[in-house]
Amino acid sequence: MKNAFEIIGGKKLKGEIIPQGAKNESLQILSAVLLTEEKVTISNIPDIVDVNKLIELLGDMGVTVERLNDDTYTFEAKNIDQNFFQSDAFKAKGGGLRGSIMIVGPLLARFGKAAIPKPGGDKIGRRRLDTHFLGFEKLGARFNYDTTEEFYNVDASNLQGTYILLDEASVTGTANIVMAAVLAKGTTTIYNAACEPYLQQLCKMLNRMGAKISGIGSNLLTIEGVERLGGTEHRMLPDMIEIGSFIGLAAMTGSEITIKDVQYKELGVIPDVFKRLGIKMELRGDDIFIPEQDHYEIDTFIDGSILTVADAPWPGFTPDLLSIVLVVATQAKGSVLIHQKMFESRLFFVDKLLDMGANIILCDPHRATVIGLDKRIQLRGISMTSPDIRAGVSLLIAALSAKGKSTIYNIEQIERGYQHIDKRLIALGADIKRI
Ligand SMILES: CC(=O)N[C@H]1[C@@H](OP(=O)(O)OP(=O)(O)OC[C@H]2O[C@@H](n3ccc(=O)[nH]c3=O)[C@H](O)[C@@H]2O)O[C@H](CO)[C@@H](O)[C@@H]1O
Ligand SMILES: C=C(OP(=O)(O)O)C(=O)O
Repeated sequence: MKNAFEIIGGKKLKGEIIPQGAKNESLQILSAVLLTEEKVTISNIPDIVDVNKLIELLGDMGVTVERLNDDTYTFEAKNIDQNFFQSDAFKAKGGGLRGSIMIVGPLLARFGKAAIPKPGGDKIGRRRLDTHFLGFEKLGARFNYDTTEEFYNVDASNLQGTYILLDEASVTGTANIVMAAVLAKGTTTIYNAACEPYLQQLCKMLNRMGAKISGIGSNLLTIEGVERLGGTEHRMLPDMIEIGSFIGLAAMTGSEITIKDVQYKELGVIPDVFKRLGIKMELRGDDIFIPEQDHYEIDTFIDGSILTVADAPWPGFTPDLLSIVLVVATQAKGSVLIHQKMFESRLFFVDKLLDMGANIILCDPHRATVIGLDKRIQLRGISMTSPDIRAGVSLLIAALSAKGKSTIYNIEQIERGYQHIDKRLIALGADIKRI
Protein backbone atom coordinates (compact mmCIF):
# COMPACT_ATOMS: atom_id res chain seq x y z
CA MET A 1 0.00 0.00 0.00
CA LYS A 2 1.44 3.34 -1.04
CA ASN A 3 1.11 5.65 1.91
CA ALA A 4 3.26 8.66 1.12
CA PHE A 5 3.14 11.62 -1.25
CA GLU A 6 6.25 12.81 -3.04
CA ILE A 7 5.84 16.44 -4.01
CA ILE A 8 7.96 18.66 -6.23
CA GLY A 9 7.09 22.15 -5.09
CA GLY A 10 7.32 25.64 -6.49
CA LYS A 11 4.83 25.24 -9.36
CA LYS A 12 1.97 27.66 -9.85
CA LEU A 13 -1.39 25.93 -10.11
CA LYS A 14 -4.33 27.06 -12.21
CA GLY A 15 -7.93 26.07 -12.74
CA GLU A 16 -11.23 25.17 -11.11
CA ILE A 17 -11.83 22.87 -8.19
CA ILE A 18 -15.13 21.57 -6.82
CA PRO A 19 -15.25 21.13 -3.04
CA GLN A 20 -16.34 17.72 -1.76
CA GLY A 21 -19.36 17.24 0.49
CA ALA A 22 -18.66 18.13 4.12
CA LYS A 23 -16.88 15.44 6.17
CA ASN A 24 -18.13 16.47 9.59
CA GLU A 25 -21.71 16.92 8.38
CA SER A 26 -21.57 13.48 6.75
CA LEU A 27 -20.66 11.75 10.01
CA GLN A 28 -23.72 13.27 11.76
CA ILE A 29 -26.12 12.71 8.89
CA LEU A 30 -25.04 9.10 8.35
CA SER A 31 -25.53 8.36 12.05
CA ALA A 32 -29.05 9.81 11.85
CA VAL A 33 -30.18 7.10 9.37
CA LEU A 34 -30.35 4.80 12.43
CA LEU A 35 -33.31 6.81 13.75
CA THR A 36 -35.80 5.35 11.28
CA GLU A 37 -36.57 2.02 9.67
CA GLU A 38 -37.55 3.87 6.51
CA LYS A 39 -35.30 4.62 3.56
CA VAL A 40 -33.05 7.70 3.72
CA THR A 41 -31.33 8.93 0.54
CA ILE A 42 -28.19 11.03 0.98
CA SER A 43 -26.25 12.80 -1.75
CA ASN A 44 -22.94 14.67 -2.04
CA ILE A 45 -21.29 12.15 0.30
CA PRO A 46 -17.50 12.57 0.13
CA ASP A 47 -15.46 9.52 -0.86
CA ILE A 48 -13.05 9.71 2.08
CA VAL A 49 -11.70 7.17 4.55
CA ASP A 50 -13.68 8.37 7.61
CA VAL A 51 -16.99 8.40 5.81
CA ASN A 52 -16.41 5.08 4.07
CA LYS A 53 -15.52 3.49 7.42
CA LEU A 54 -18.79 4.72 8.94
CA ILE A 55 -20.82 3.47 5.95
CA GLU A 56 -19.12 0.07 6.33
CA LEU A 57 -19.91 0.06 10.05
CA LEU A 58 -23.59 0.82 9.35
CA GLY A 59 -23.64 -2.11 6.91
CA ASP A 60 -22.01 -4.40 9.52
CA MET A 61 -24.71 -3.56 12.06
CA GLY A 62 -27.46 -4.52 9.63
CA VAL A 63 -28.33 -1.32 7.75
CA THR A 64 -29.15 -2.01 4.08
CA VAL A 65 -26.80 0.25 2.14
CA GLU A 66 -27.20 0.83 -1.59
CA ARG A 67 -24.89 3.00 -3.67
CA LEU A 68 -26.89 4.81 -6.37
CA ASN A 69 -23.92 6.66 -7.88
CA ASP A 70 -20.51 8.08 -6.88
CA ASP A 71 -21.84 10.31 -4.13
CA THR A 72 -25.39 9.13 -3.44
CA TYR A 73 -26.49 6.25 -1.24
CA THR A 74 -29.70 4.94 0.28
CA PHE A 75 -29.81 3.56 3.81
CA GLU A 76 -32.51 1.44 5.43
CA ALA A 77 -32.01 0.67 9.12
CA LYS A 78 -34.77 -1.90 9.41
CA ASN A 79 -32.96 -4.90 10.89
CA ILE A 80 -30.24 -3.84 13.30
CA ASP A 81 -28.18 -6.72 14.72
CA GLN A 82 -27.88 -5.98 18.45
CA ASN A 83 -25.30 -8.77 18.95
CA PHE A 84 -22.87 -6.98 16.66
CA PHE A 85 -22.27 -4.28 19.27
CA GLN A 86 -20.54 -6.71 21.66
CA SER A 87 -18.41 -8.31 18.94
CA ASP A 88 -14.64 -7.97 18.53
CA ALA A 89 -15.20 -6.67 15.01
CA PHE A 90 -17.20 -3.73 16.40
CA LYS A 91 -14.63 -3.06 19.11
CA ALA A 92 -11.89 -2.90 16.46
CA LYS A 93 -13.76 -0.87 13.84
CA GLY A 94 -15.77 1.50 16.02
CA GLY A 95 -12.66 2.68 17.84
CA GLY A 96 -10.87 3.53 14.62
CA LEU A 97 -13.19 6.36 13.79
CA ARG A 98 -13.94 9.26 16.09
CA GLY A 99 -17.19 10.19 14.34
CA SER A 100 -18.66 6.76 15.17
CA ILE A 101 -19.44 8.11 18.66
CA MET A 102 -22.50 9.70 17.05
CA ILE A 103 -24.24 6.35 16.55
CA VAL A 104 -24.87 6.28 20.33
CA GLY A 105 -27.59 8.99 20.38
CA PRO A 106 -29.72 7.42 17.63
CA LEU A 107 -29.28 3.88 19.01
CA LEU A 108 -30.41 5.03 22.48
CA ALA A 109 -33.39 6.83 21.00
CA ARG A 110 -34.53 3.90 18.92
CA PHE A 111 -33.48 0.81 20.91
CA GLY A 112 -32.92 2.07 24.47
CA LYS A 113 -29.31 0.89 24.58
CA ALA A 114 -26.00 1.44 22.84
CA ALA A 115 -22.33 0.59 23.07
CA ILE A 116 -19.19 2.16 21.68
CA PRO A 117 -15.44 1.69 22.00
CA LYS A 118 -13.45 4.75 23.09
CA PRO A 119 -12.55 6.42 19.82
CA GLY A 120 -8.93 6.85 18.79
CA GLY A 121 -7.87 9.52 16.36
CA ASP A 122 -5.43 12.29 15.61
CA LYS A 123 -2.60 13.46 17.82
CA ILE A 124 -4.15 16.79 18.74
CA GLY A 125 -4.48 16.43 22.52
CA ARG A 126 -7.07 15.11 24.97
CA ARG A 127 -10.55 14.79 23.49
CA ARG A 128 -13.04 14.08 26.20
CA LEU A 129 -16.57 12.80 25.65
CA ASP A 130 -18.05 14.08 28.92
CA THR A 131 -20.50 16.43 27.23
CA HIS A 132 -22.05 13.53 25.30
CA PHE A 133 -22.50 11.33 28.37
CA LEU A 134 -23.63 14.13 30.73
CA GLY A 135 -26.34 14.93 28.19
CA PHE A 136 -27.44 11.31 27.86
CA GLU A 137 -27.55 11.00 31.66
CA LYS A 138 -29.77 14.08 31.91
CA LEU A 139 -32.16 12.37 29.51
CA GLY A 140 -32.24 9.35 31.84
CA ALA A 141 -29.49 7.12 30.44
CA ARG A 142 -26.99 5.22 32.58
CA PHE A 143 -23.53 4.55 31.24
CA ASN A 144 -20.76 2.28 32.27
CA TYR A 145 -17.14 2.68 31.12
CA ASP A 146 -14.97 -0.40 31.11
CA THR A 147 -11.46 1.02 31.59
CA THR A 148 -9.68 -2.23 30.66
CA GLU A 149 -11.57 -2.72 27.41
CA GLU A 150 -11.94 1.07 26.88
CA PHE A 151 -15.58 0.43 26.06
CA TYR A 152 -18.78 2.33 26.94
CA ASN A 153 -22.15 0.62 27.48
CA VAL A 154 -25.19 2.87 27.73
CA ASP A 155 -28.74 1.95 28.83
CA ALA A 156 -31.79 4.12 28.42
CA SER A 157 -35.10 2.30 28.25
CA ASN A 158 -37.11 5.44 29.00
CA LEU A 159 -35.59 8.68 27.69
CA GLN A 160 -37.34 11.70 29.15
CA GLY A 161 -37.06 15.25 27.81
CA THR A 162 -35.47 17.81 30.16
CA TYR A 163 -33.42 21.03 30.36
CA ILE A 164 -29.75 20.46 29.57
CA LEU A 165 -27.07 23.13 29.98
CA LEU A 166 -24.04 21.77 28.17
CA ASP A 167 -20.69 22.15 29.95
CA GLU A 168 -19.22 23.21 26.59
CA ALA A 169 -20.57 23.74 23.08
CA SER A 170 -19.37 20.37 21.77
CA VAL A 171 -20.12 19.80 18.09
CA THR A 172 -20.51 16.02 18.07
CA GLY A 173 -21.85 16.15 21.65
CA THR A 174 -24.73 18.42 20.62
CA ALA A 175 -25.49 16.26 17.57
CA ASN A 176 -25.52 13.12 19.70
CA ILE A 177 -27.84 14.59 22.34
CA VAL A 178 -30.19 16.05 19.71
CA MET A 179 -30.47 12.62 18.08
CA ALA A 180 -31.21 11.00 21.46
CA ALA A 181 -33.83 13.66 22.31
CA VAL A 182 -35.88 13.59 19.10
CA LEU A 183 -37.62 10.35 20.15
CA ALA A 184 -37.62 11.04 23.93
CA LYS A 185 -40.86 11.71 25.82
CA GLY A 186 -41.65 15.39 26.32
CA THR A 187 -39.56 18.46 25.60
CA THR A 188 -35.78 18.77 25.73
CA THR A 189 -34.07 22.15 25.82
CA ILE A 190 -30.36 22.27 25.06
CA TYR A 191 -28.59 25.50 26.04
CA ASN A 192 -24.98 26.25 25.08
CA ALA A 193 -25.63 24.03 22.07
CA ALA A 194 -23.07 24.08 19.25
CA CYS A 195 -24.56 25.54 16.07
CA GLU A 196 -22.08 24.81 13.25
CA PRO A 197 -23.62 24.45 9.77
CA TYR A 198 -23.15 20.69 10.27
CA LEU A 199 -25.65 20.83 13.14
CA GLN A 200 -28.03 23.11 11.32
CA GLN A 201 -28.07 20.63 8.46
CA LEU A 202 -28.69 17.73 10.86
CA CYS A 203 -31.58 19.48 12.60
CA LYS A 204 -33.19 20.43 9.28
CA MET A 205 -32.93 16.84 8.09
CA LEU A 206 -34.43 15.52 11.35
CA ASN A 207 -37.35 17.94 10.99
CA ARG A 208 -37.96 16.64 7.47
CA MET A 209 -38.07 13.14 9.03
CA GLY A 210 -40.80 14.33 11.41
CA ALA A 211 -38.84 15.71 14.38
CA LYS A 212 -39.85 18.95 16.07
CA ILE A 213 -36.71 21.01 16.62
CA SER A 214 -36.72 24.79 16.93
CA GLY A 215 -33.94 27.31 17.53
CA ILE A 216 -31.84 25.88 14.68
CA GLY A 217 -28.70 27.98 14.16
CA SER A 218 -28.75 29.31 17.73
CA ASN A 219 -27.25 27.99 20.98
CA LEU A 220 -30.71 27.23 22.40
CA LEU A 221 -32.41 24.23 20.84
CA THR A 222 -35.90 23.07 21.80
CA ILE A 223 -36.86 19.53 20.86
CA GLU A 224 -40.38 18.20 21.31
CA GLY A 225 -40.13 14.43 21.31
CA VAL A 226 -42.14 12.50 18.70
CA GLU A 227 -43.19 8.82 18.49
CA ARG A 228 -41.35 7.95 15.30
CA LEU A 229 -39.35 9.35 12.40
CA GLY A 230 -39.70 8.55 8.70
CA GLY A 231 -37.47 8.53 5.63
CA THR A 232 -36.17 11.60 3.79
CA GLU A 233 -33.65 12.89 1.27
CA HIS A 234 -30.66 15.01 2.20
CA ARG A 235 -27.80 16.70 0.37
CA MET A 236 -24.54 17.54 2.13
CA LEU A 237 -23.18 21.10 2.00
CA PRO A 238 -19.79 21.69 0.39
CA ASP A 239 -16.98 21.14 2.91
CA MET A 240 -16.10 24.54 4.37
CA ILE A 241 -12.79 23.24 5.68
CA GLU A 242 -11.82 22.10 2.19
CA ILE A 243 -12.84 25.49 0.82
CA GLY A 244 -10.63 27.27 3.38
CA SER A 245 -7.79 24.87 2.60
CA PHE A 246 -8.03 25.69 -1.12
CA ILE A 247 -8.03 29.45 -0.43
CA GLY A 248 -4.81 28.93 1.56
CA LEU A 249 -3.33 26.72 -1.15
CA ALA A 250 -3.96 29.34 -3.85
CA ALA A 251 -2.34 32.14 -1.83
CA MET A 252 0.66 30.14 -0.72
CA THR A 253 1.47 28.89 -4.22
CA GLY A 254 0.63 32.22 -5.93
CA SER A 255 -1.98 30.45 -8.06
CA GLU A 256 -5.17 31.51 -9.79
CA ILE A 257 -7.85 29.14 -8.58
CA THR A 258 -11.64 29.16 -8.76
CA ILE A 259 -13.43 27.22 -6.04
CA LYS A 260 -16.82 26.24 -7.44
CA ASP A 261 -20.26 26.37 -5.81
CA VAL A 262 -19.13 27.17 -2.29
CA GLN A 263 -22.53 28.12 -0.76
CA TYR A 264 -20.90 31.36 0.39
CA LYS A 265 -23.56 32.32 2.90
CA GLU A 266 -22.79 29.16 4.90
CA LEU A 267 -19.08 29.99 5.27
CA GLY A 268 -19.47 32.45 8.15
CA VAL A 269 -16.27 34.34 8.97
CA ILE A 270 -14.00 31.96 7.04
CA PRO A 271 -13.48 34.16 3.93
CA ASP A 272 -12.96 37.25 6.14
CA VAL A 273 -10.18 35.60 8.14
CA PHE A 274 -8.29 34.76 4.94
CA LYS A 275 -8.92 38.30 3.68
CA ARG A 276 -7.30 39.65 6.86
CA LEU A 277 -4.18 37.73 5.92
CA GLY A 278 -4.18 39.93 2.82
CA ILE A 279 -5.49 37.31 0.39
CA LYS A 280 -7.57 38.80 -2.40
CA MET A 281 -10.63 36.94 -3.57
CA GLU A 282 -13.79 37.68 -5.49
CA LEU A 283 -17.21 36.14 -5.23
CA ARG A 284 -18.36 35.31 -8.78
CA GLY A 285 -21.88 33.93 -8.61
CA ASP A 286 -21.38 31.30 -5.92
CA ASP A 287 -17.74 30.63 -6.85
CA ILE A 288 -14.72 32.04 -5.03
CA PHE A 289 -12.13 33.33 -7.51
CA ILE A 290 -8.62 33.78 -6.12
CA PRO A 291 -6.35 35.69 -8.50
CA GLU A 292 -2.65 34.99 -8.87
CA GLN A 293 -0.94 37.14 -6.23
CA ASP A 294 2.78 37.29 -5.58
CA HIS A 295 2.44 38.97 -2.18
CA TYR A 296 -0.19 39.30 0.52
CA GLU A 297 0.06 41.45 3.60
CA ILE A 298 -1.40 40.59 7.01
CA ASP A 299 -3.72 43.21 8.46
CA THR A 300 -3.17 44.62 11.95
CA PHE A 301 -5.81 45.42 14.55
CA ILE A 302 -7.23 48.96 14.28
CA ASP A 303 -4.73 50.29 16.84
CA GLY A 304 -1.83 48.90 14.81
CA SER A 305 -1.11 45.94 17.10
CA ILE A 306 -0.37 42.43 15.78
CA LEU A 307 -3.40 40.51 14.51
CA THR A 308 -4.55 37.44 16.45
CA VAL A 309 -6.44 34.63 14.76
CA ALA A 310 -8.12 32.41 17.34
CA ASP A 311 -10.65 29.60 17.17
CA ALA A 312 -14.08 29.70 18.83
CA PRO A 313 -17.32 27.73 18.65
CA TRP A 314 -19.50 28.72 15.67
CA PRO A 315 -20.09 31.43 14.51
CA GLY A 316 -16.45 31.93 15.57
CA PHE A 317 -13.56 30.68 13.46
CA THR A 318 -13.31 26.90 13.26
CA PRO A 319 -10.21 25.31 14.86
CA ASP A 320 -10.00 23.02 11.83
CA LEU A 321 -8.66 25.89 9.69
CA LEU A 322 -6.11 27.35 12.10
CA SER A 323 -3.28 25.10 10.89
CA ILE A 324 -3.98 26.25 7.33
CA VAL A 325 -3.99 29.92 8.39
CA LEU A 326 -0.69 29.34 10.18
CA VAL A 327 1.01 27.85 7.15
CA VAL A 328 -0.29 30.54 4.80
CA ALA A 329 0.99 33.25 7.17
CA THR A 330 4.56 31.91 6.87
CA GLN A 331 4.76 33.46 3.36
CA ALA A 332 2.76 36.63 4.05
CA LYS A 333 4.16 40.07 4.74
CA GLY A 334 3.73 40.89 8.44
CA SER A 335 3.08 38.91 11.59
CA VAL A 336 0.17 37.15 13.23
CA LEU A 337 -0.45 35.37 16.52
CA ILE A 338 -2.24 32.06 16.05
CA HIS A 339 -4.15 31.12 19.20
CA GLN A 340 -5.50 27.55 19.17
CA LYS A 341 -7.74 27.65 22.24
CA MET A 342 -9.57 24.37 21.85
CA PHE A 343 -6.93 21.71 21.24
CA GLU A 344 -3.81 21.20 23.31
CA SER A 345 -1.41 19.65 20.80
CA ARG A 346 -2.57 20.88 17.44
CA LEU A 347 0.28 23.35 16.90
CA PHE A 348 3.20 21.00 17.46
CA PHE A 349 3.46 20.34 13.72
CA VAL A 350 5.19 23.73 13.37
CA ASP A 351 8.52 21.96 13.96
CA LYS A 352 8.19 20.64 10.38
CA LEU A 353 7.62 24.17 9.06
CA LEU A 354 10.67 25.35 11.01
CA ASP A 355 12.73 22.64 9.28
CA MET A 356 11.40 23.98 5.97
CA GLY A 357 12.70 27.45 6.85
CA ALA A 358 9.60 29.21 8.21
CA ASN A 359 9.89 31.88 10.93
CA ILE A 360 7.64 30.77 13.78
CA ILE A 361 7.89 31.08 17.54
CA LEU A 362 5.90 28.44 19.37
CA CYS A 363 5.04 30.47 22.49
CA ASP A 364 3.31 27.60 24.32
CA PRO A 365 1.17 24.61 23.24
CA HIS A 366 -1.71 26.90 22.30
CA ARG A 367 -0.01 29.90 20.71
CA ALA A 368 2.41 30.46 17.85
CA THR A 369 3.66 33.73 16.44
CA VAL A 370 4.35 33.65 12.71
CA ILE A 371 6.70 36.20 11.19
CA GLY A 372 5.94 36.10 7.49
CA LEU A 373 8.75 35.78 4.93
CA ASP A 374 6.87 37.79 2.28
CA LYS A 375 8.06 35.20 -0.28
CA ARG A 376 11.60 36.61 -0.09
CA ILE A 377 12.79 33.18 1.00
CA GLN A 378 11.07 30.08 -0.35
CA LEU A 379 10.43 27.18 2.04
CA ARG A 380 12.58 24.11 1.22
CA GLY A 381 11.27 20.60 0.71
CA ILE A 382 11.83 17.99 3.45
CA SER A 383 10.59 14.54 4.54
CA MET A 384 7.86 14.62 7.17
CA THR A 385 5.03 12.72 8.83
CA SER A 386 1.72 14.30 9.65
CA PRO A 387 0.26 14.09 13.16
CA ASP A 388 -3.31 14.98 12.13
CA ILE A 389 -5.63 15.64 9.23
CA ARG A 390 -5.36 19.44 9.08
CA ALA A 391 -1.62 19.57 9.85
CA GLY A 392 -1.31 17.04 7.01
CA VAL A 393 -2.98 19.31 4.48
CA SER A 394 -1.08 22.33 5.79
CA LEU A 395 2.18 20.45 5.22
CA LEU A 396 0.97 19.46 1.75
CA ILE A 397 0.32 23.13 0.98
CA ALA A 398 3.75 24.06 2.36
CA ALA A 399 5.36 21.33 0.23
CA LEU A 400 3.57 22.51 -2.94
CA SER A 401 4.99 26.00 -2.38
CA ALA A 402 8.46 24.83 -1.38
CA LYS A 403 11.65 24.58 -3.37
CA GLY A 404 12.56 21.01 -4.27
CA LYS A 405 11.23 17.66 -3.18
CA SER A 406 9.15 16.87 -0.09
CA THR A 407 7.84 13.54 1.11
CA ILE A 408 4.81 13.33 3.38
CA TYR A 409 4.31 9.99 5.11
CA ASN A 410 1.19 8.68 6.83
CA ILE A 411 -1.11 10.24 4.24
CA GLU A 412 -4.05 8.23 5.55
CA GLN A 413 -4.33 11.16 7.94
CA ILE A 414 -4.99 13.44 4.98
CA GLU A 415 -7.15 10.99 3.10
CA ARG A 416 -9.53 10.52 6.00
CA GLY A 417 -10.85 13.97 5.14
CA TYR A 418 -9.83 15.06 1.64
CA GLN A 419 -11.29 13.22 -1.34
CA HIS A 420 -8.80 12.04 -4.05
CA ILE A 421 -6.67 15.02 -3.10
CA ASP A 422 -3.65 14.04 -5.20
CA LYS A 423 -5.68 13.60 -8.41
CA ARG A 424 -7.61 16.83 -7.90
CA LEU A 425 -4.46 18.88 -7.30
CA ILE A 426 -2.61 17.20 -10.18
CA ALA A 427 -5.51 18.39 -12.38
CA LEU A 428 -4.57 21.94 -11.32
CA GLY A 429 -0.93 21.36 -12.31
CA ALA A 430 0.57 20.08 -9.03
CA ASP A 431 3.45 17.59 -9.12
CA ILE A 432 2.40 14.92 -6.61
CA LYS A 433 3.31 11.23 -6.79
CA ARG A 434 2.01 8.48 -4.57
CA ILE A 435 4.90 6.30 -3.39
C1 LIG B 1 -16.37 14.81 13.51
C2 LIG B 1 -16.42 16.25 13.87
O1 LIG B 1 -17.41 16.90 13.68
N1 LIG B 1 -15.29 16.75 14.38
C3 LIG B 1 -15.22 18.16 14.72
C4 LIG B 1 -15.84 18.35 16.08
O2 LIG B 1 -15.15 17.49 16.99
P1 LIG B 1 -15.74 17.26 18.47
O3 LIG B 1 -17.20 17.33 18.46
O4 LIG B 1 -15.07 16.03 18.95
O5 LIG B 1 -15.15 18.50 19.24
P2 LIG B 1 -15.83 19.32 20.45
O6 LIG B 1 -16.67 20.39 19.89
O7 LIG B 1 -16.44 18.35 21.40
O8 LIG B 1 -14.55 19.94 21.17
C5 LIG B 1 -13.36 20.18 20.52
C6 LIG B 1 -12.34 20.72 21.53
O9 LIG B 1 -12.67 22.02 21.86
C7 LIG B 1 -12.83 22.16 23.26
N2 LIG B 1 -13.93 23.13 23.43
C8 LIG B 1 -15.13 22.93 22.81
C9 LIG B 1 -16.15 23.84 22.97
C10 LIG B 1 -15.92 24.98 23.76
O10 LIG B 1 -16.81 25.81 23.94
N3 LIG B 1 -14.71 25.15 24.32
C11 LIG B 1 -13.70 24.25 24.17
O11 LIG B 1 -12.61 24.44 24.69
C12 LIG B 1 -13.13 20.78 23.76
O12 LIG B 1 -12.77 20.59 25.11
C13 LIG B 1 -12.30 19.93 22.83
O13 LIG B 1 -10.97 19.84 23.25
O14 LIG B 1 -15.71 19.71 16.47
C14 LIG B 1 -14.36 20.16 16.59
C15 LIG B 1 -14.42 21.60 17.10
O15 LIG B 1 -14.98 22.46 16.14
C16 LIG B 1 -13.65 20.02 15.26
O16 LIG B 1 -12.28 20.31 15.44
C17 LIG B 1 -13.77 18.61 14.70
O17 LIG B 1 -13.33 18.58 13.36
C1 LIG C 1 -10.28 17.01 14.02
C2 LIG C 1 -11.00 16.72 12.95
O1 LIG C 1 -11.78 15.63 12.80
P1 LIG C 1 -12.20 14.50 13.84
O2 LIG C 1 -13.09 15.14 14.84
O3 LIG C 1 -12.92 13.50 13.00
O4 LIG C 1 -10.92 13.96 14.45
C3 LIG C 1 -11.02 17.61 11.75
O5 LIG C 1 -11.85 17.36 10.87
O6 LIG C 1 -10.20 18.55 11.66
